[in-house]
Amino acid sequence: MMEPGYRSVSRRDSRSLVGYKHACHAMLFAQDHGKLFGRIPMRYALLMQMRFDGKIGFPGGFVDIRDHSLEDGLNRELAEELGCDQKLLCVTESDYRSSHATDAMPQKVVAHFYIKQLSLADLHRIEVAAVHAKDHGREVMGTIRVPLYTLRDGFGGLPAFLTNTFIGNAKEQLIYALRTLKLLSEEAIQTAISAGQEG
Ligand SMILES: O=c1[nH]cnc2c1ncn2[C@@H]1O[C@H](COP(=O)(O)OP(=O)(O)O)[C@@H](O)[C@H]1O
Repeated sequence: MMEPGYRSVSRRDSRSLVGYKHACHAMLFAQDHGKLFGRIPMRYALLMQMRFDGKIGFPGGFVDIRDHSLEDGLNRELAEELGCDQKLLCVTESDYRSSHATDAMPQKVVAHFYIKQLSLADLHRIEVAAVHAKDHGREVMGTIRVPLYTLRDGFGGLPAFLTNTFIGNAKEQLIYALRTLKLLSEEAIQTAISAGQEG
């Protein structure tokens, strides 16, 4: 599933697209063996953020590919938004997952997506550092964890989360990650998507 207007491009081909700006965003996650209310498995802690515009997205931003590699640019953006040093978090080419181009206004953009798994302790250190980051309370209103369970009412949890407004193709990137990394079963993903549409 991909938002209309976004087409998959290879990392290599995206460099020769004329008139496109490049943006890189990263999904950071960790295994979480904790249980909500002592009974609902948390499964994973997966970070997104509430942006200045009230939309939800992943940390990252625009990268000038004339001056930097995609990963250097992304690490710079992550440092600004998450306030952590590269000893704690350094995204590399091996974390790269996908690129999607859009001609939707106001500008032509290629959105590159990265996924990195960390220990829960390091993920928590990143959350704590984010409160002290340069962008906190300005461009980033807060780092959030995505609820990956569905509550007994069939709507609370991931279905409700998916009804938020997401920036660009961030929602599709999230679902793609849940699916390809098998963080949730296909059935659980489908149920959450349809329950969210009905809720
Ligand atoms: O999580 C995301 N996934 C995919 N695209 C995103 C995400 N967040 C922002 N974008 C898109 O990436 C571009 C850069 O936005 P962003 O606000 O992150 O950059 P900036 O902080 O450098 O201004 C915009 O076109 C925006 O729509």
